[in-house]
Amino acid sequence: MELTVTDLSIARGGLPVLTGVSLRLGPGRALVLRGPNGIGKTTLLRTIAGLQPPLSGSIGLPPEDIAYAGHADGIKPTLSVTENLRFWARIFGTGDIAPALGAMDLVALAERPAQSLSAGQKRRLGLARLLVTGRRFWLLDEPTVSLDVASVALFAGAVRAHLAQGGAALMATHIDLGIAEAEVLDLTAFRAASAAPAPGGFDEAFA
Ligand SMILES: Nc1ncnc2c1ncn2[C@@H]1O[C@H](COP(=O)(O)OP(=O)(O)OP(=O)(O)O)[C@@H](O)[C@H]1O
Repeated sequence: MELTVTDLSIARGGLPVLTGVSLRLGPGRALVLRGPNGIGKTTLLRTIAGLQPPLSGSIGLPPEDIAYAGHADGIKPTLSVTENLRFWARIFGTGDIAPALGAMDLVALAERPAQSLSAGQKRRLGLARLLVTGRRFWLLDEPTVSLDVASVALFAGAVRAHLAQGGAALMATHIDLGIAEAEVLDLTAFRAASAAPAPGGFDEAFA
């Protein structure tokens, strides 16, 4: 099965943001969304995830085949790391959480209440959630925020393993994850005519 996006136009806050976006994402593939702040990466991911309707165009993949990780980690603060992952495994109807704990280096933190984790540790838990969803299409919005270099490498390894198992990943990220096989789609060319203008340079902003 393939994710297909055809001639999609999308809006945020009632204003058109991007227009005419088409892409395809098949099993084993990763696609990185690029573009300046405010171009519409988050809005595009939210639309593909089914969280908001497009203005026009079509998305060929039911939301039930998608795992979305947005800016919020979706963590239950009073539950432990293990309890959080068991909660999500139950929601998604999957079982063993041990591989997810191991993949995101959470074994030593397994019994800690999530609210006591550092920002990067919380992010690792949020990403471990992806591994217990059993979903093939990962939509990831700035997944590496708060992660140190070692954790970025762990995460990149988890994405690669997911691709090797026939999964796919569509992600907005400003950093290079070192996933050589990932393709890049720059959204700048799809800016809607009535969208907010591109940010100016340093001189313009501070003159
Ligand atoms: N809640 C909101 N209400 C109204 N407009 C919004 C809202 N969130 C974002 N926008 C606007 O929608 C446009 C697209 O924002 P979006 O968050 O999709 O961009 P982005 O490419 O993900 O940006 P960044 O790289 O900064 O994360 C921007 O012009 C932004 O100001």
